[in-house]
Amino acid sequence: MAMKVALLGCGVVGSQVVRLIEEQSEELAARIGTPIEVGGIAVRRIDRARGVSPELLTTDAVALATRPDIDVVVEVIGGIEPARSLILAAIGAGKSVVTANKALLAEDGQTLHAAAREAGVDLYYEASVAGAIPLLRPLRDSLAGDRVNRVLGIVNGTTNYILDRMDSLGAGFTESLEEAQALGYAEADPTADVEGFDAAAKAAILARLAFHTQRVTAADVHREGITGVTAADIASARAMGCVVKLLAICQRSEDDKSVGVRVHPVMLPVDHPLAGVKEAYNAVFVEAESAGRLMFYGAGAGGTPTASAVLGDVVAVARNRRAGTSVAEGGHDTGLGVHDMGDTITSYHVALDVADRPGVLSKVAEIFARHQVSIKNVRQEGRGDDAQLVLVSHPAPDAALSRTVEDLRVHDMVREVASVMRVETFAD
Ligand SMILES: NC(=O)C1=CN([C@@H]2O[C@H](COP(=O)(O)OP(=O)(O)OC[C@H]3O[C@@H](n4cnc5c(N)ncnc54)[C@H](O)[C@@H]3O)[C@@H](O)[C@H]2O)C=CC1
Ligand SMILES: N[C@@H](CC=O)C(=O)O
Ligand code: NA
Repeated sequence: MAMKVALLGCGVVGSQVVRLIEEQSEELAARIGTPIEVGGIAVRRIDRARGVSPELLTTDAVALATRPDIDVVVEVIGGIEPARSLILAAIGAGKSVVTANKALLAEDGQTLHAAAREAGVDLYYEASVAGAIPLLRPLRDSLAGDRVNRVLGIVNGTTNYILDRMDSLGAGFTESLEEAQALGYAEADPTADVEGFDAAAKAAILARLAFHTQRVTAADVHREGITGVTAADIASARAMGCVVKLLAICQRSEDDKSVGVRVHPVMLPVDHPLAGVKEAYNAVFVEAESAGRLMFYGAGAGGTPTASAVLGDVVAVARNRRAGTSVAEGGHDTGLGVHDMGDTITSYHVALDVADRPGVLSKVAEIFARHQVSIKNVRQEGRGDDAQLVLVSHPAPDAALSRTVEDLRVHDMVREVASVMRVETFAD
C-alpha cells in the first residue's frame, strides 16, 4: 500500500516537494520498497494554487492533517500559528511530521518533540537549517559519539546574497533584497532574514542539537542583523583584506557550564574558508573533540534545494514506518543554558574619524587600556581633517569592547566612529 503524504502549504518549497514526489515516484518506490503519493494539499486559496492537481487541494488543513489515510504530514506553511496547532493535531492523530519551520522549532521545539515522543511518531526537520545541506542528521546521528564544542557558519541565504552583491558588485541593499525575494530565498516577511531572526532561530536549533540541551530558544540568542551594515563597513573590511558575513556562532563555554549562541555580522579575512561563500550558499563548521573540524557547504535556500531536504526526511519516515520504528529526540537534556553576550570573548574592528592632532593615538589607546582591551594593530589613513584610525583589538569580553566603543564615541578628539564590527579569524 502506498505511503500517503499530506502537504500543508504549497508555496516556494511545498510546490517543489509535490513536483519531486510526482517526478521521482518510481525511483522513490524502488528505493523505499513502498510507493509514496501526495494524498492532499492544504492551501489558503484554491484559486491561487498553481501547477498541482486541483482535486488534491483543500482549505481545511486540520481535516487533511488528521485524515485516516494520511501517513506523513509535511508542514511548509511557516510561522508559529497555525503551523504549531496543525503539527500537534497531526501528531495527535498518529502521523509522522516533516517540517522546514525553523521559527516554530526554535520557539517551541520542546513541545513538538515531547508530543512526537509520546505518540511514538517521527518529527524530522532537516530543511529547517541550511536548506539542502545535510547538517542536522550528521549532528544528531553521525556525531552522536563525539563532543561538539563549536558550530559556526553562514546559515541565512538571503543575507549572504545581499552582502555578496554589495561587496562584489557594489549593489544597493534594497535591490539585492528584492532579487533574493524573487529567487525564493527570503522568508514571507524578509525582516526575519535581514534582522537576523531567521539565523537566530537556526542557531538555537543547532545549539540544542550540538550541546544536547532543550533550554535554548530563539529568544536566548544574541541577534544583530545586517540592516546596519553600511557601504563604509564593507569598504573598511576590504581595506583590511576582509569581507563582511552574517555568522551564527554556537560555542560551549570553557567551564562547560553554559553555551554562547549569537548571530551578528563579522569581518572575515578573505582567506577564511567562509569568506568565499557566495550568493545564497550556506556553509557551517562543526568542531568536535574527536572528529576535529568538519565543514558542510551547499544551497541554503530556494524551493528545489529545500524540497530535497524535505523529501530526504519523508523517505526516512517511510523507512522507519516499514521497520516499525520511530526516532525520538530530546529525551536526554544537559540543561545547558545560554550565557550573556557581554561575557563572550570577541575581537573588534573599529574605524575612527579623528582630529589629526598630536596625542590622539595615545588618548585612543588609553581608552582601550581603561577597559583592559589590548590593541592588536593600528593603522592610520589620510591626513589632516580626513584622518582615520583603524584599530583591531585582541580578544576580550564583548562587554568591555562595547564599553570601549561607547567611550570613544563621546571623546572630543573622535569626530565619528565610522565603523565597528567584530572580527573572526580561522584560528579563533
Ligand atoms: N524558501 C526557502 O528557501 C526556505 C524556506 N524554509 C521554510 O519553509 C517554510 C515554507 O517557506 P516558503 O515555501 O518559502 O514560504 P511561502 O510563503 O512561499 O509558502 C507558504 C505557503 O503556505 C500558505 N499558507 C499560509 N497559511 C496557510 C494555511 N493556514 N493553510 C494552508 N496554507 C497556508 C501560503 O499561502 C503560502 O503559499 C517556512 O517555514 C520557511 O521558513 C526553509 C528553508 C528554505
Ligand atoms: N530565508 C531563508 C530560507 C532558508 O532557510 C534564507 O534566506 O536562508
Ligand atoms: Na539542512
